[in-house]
Amino acid sequence: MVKAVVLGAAGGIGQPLSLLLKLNPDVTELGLYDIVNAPGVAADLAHIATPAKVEGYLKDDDGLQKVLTGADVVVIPAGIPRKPGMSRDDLFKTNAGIVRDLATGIATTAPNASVLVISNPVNSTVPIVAEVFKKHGVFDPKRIFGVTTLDVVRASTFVSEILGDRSLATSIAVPVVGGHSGVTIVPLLSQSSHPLPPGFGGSDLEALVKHIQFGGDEVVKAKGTGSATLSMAYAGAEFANKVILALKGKKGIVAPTFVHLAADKAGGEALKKEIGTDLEYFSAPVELGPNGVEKIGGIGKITGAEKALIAAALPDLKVNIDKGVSFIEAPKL
Ligand SMILES: NC(=O)C1=CN([C@@H]2O[C@H](COP(=O)(O)OP(=O)(O)OC[C@H]3O[C@@H](n4cnc5c(N)ncnc54)[C@H](O)[C@@H]3O)[C@@H](O)[C@H]2O)C=CC1
Ligand SMILES: O=C([O-])CC(=O)C(=O)O
Repeated sequence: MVKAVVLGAAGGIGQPLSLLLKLNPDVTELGLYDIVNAPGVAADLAHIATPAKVEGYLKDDDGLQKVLTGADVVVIPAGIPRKPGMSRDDLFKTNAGIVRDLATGIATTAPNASVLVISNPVNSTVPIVAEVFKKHGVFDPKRIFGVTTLDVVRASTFVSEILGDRSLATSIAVPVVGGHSGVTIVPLLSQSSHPLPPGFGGSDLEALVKHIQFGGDEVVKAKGTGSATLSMAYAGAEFANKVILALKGKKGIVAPTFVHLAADKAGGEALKKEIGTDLEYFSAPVELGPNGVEKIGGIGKITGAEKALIAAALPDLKVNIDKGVSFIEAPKL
């Protein structure tokens, strides 16, 4: 029995993500919540012939509490998206409060759920969730995840294009580490499961790195009114489905995700040493288990250029993380 909940379920990401979760036969209950339209989306999805029972709630009548009761996995795509000219950090002033309030609901009603944060800026909203949980005395770093899967999906897609075979896209794995905005997105292309063609380097490699780092901006520019929704729903469902499989006991599932490095003390400390930082959060390949984060993997062998990309990511990451932490100002534990 798995209850999955989507907070922000009526939005551009929320609706297709809820559809994809409804298609997962392991999901037995699907709870949808939004400040608008969630009951309608739920009524629509409820007619699909898959096991999940679907319910939708609004803010009135304790909707948040109702939807979160019994939740195993909570995915949060609530909040405003970027428009052209905005950075992800520009979303902070609106989305920080939204994520804080939703995290408060989770901390009080479903403190043992795994929380998957999609709302931007992820580098700040994940620390916000963690600080809210600390404030309520229910913080477990193993269960709070920043969803960075879209960066991994983009890397696989773009590498398949360079290899001239899109059919490889689903099997290509490229670790993407760091965070989820601009230069904090660090693809480790030298570790691609399918190596780039011999001689691929220089400005071609730099352009590929930028394509992955700023893929989100490309979509924002092309849409003009919002950001990636369909590819994000795909990526969000892919990550949520992995978390659910691991909850159900499947072993050996590894996915890059933005986590608090105390989620695996030994792995987290080793990673900090490897990248030369005292940051508390980083996106790294994480092994998932029934309790959430099982093991935080290291970076491994990378090129000098990739080392430079990680070094360039650290200052921005620190600013983003500190901003999220100080928004809540939890008492020091
Ligand atoms: N992590 C990632 O890789 C990505 C993250 N995003 C982020 O996801 C977020 C959502 O994007 P879209 O779905 O395109 O936006 P959207 O505006 O289409 O949908 C957001 C939904 O959140 C709802 N909402 C607002 N306040 C709420 C609250 N307090 N409680 C519950 N629901 C609330 C809105 O009513 C709306 O239905 C944005 O912050 C965006 O930047 C987008 C793409 C990729
Ligand atoms: O670019 C944005 O604002 C949305 C996002 O995070 C992405 O598409 O990676």
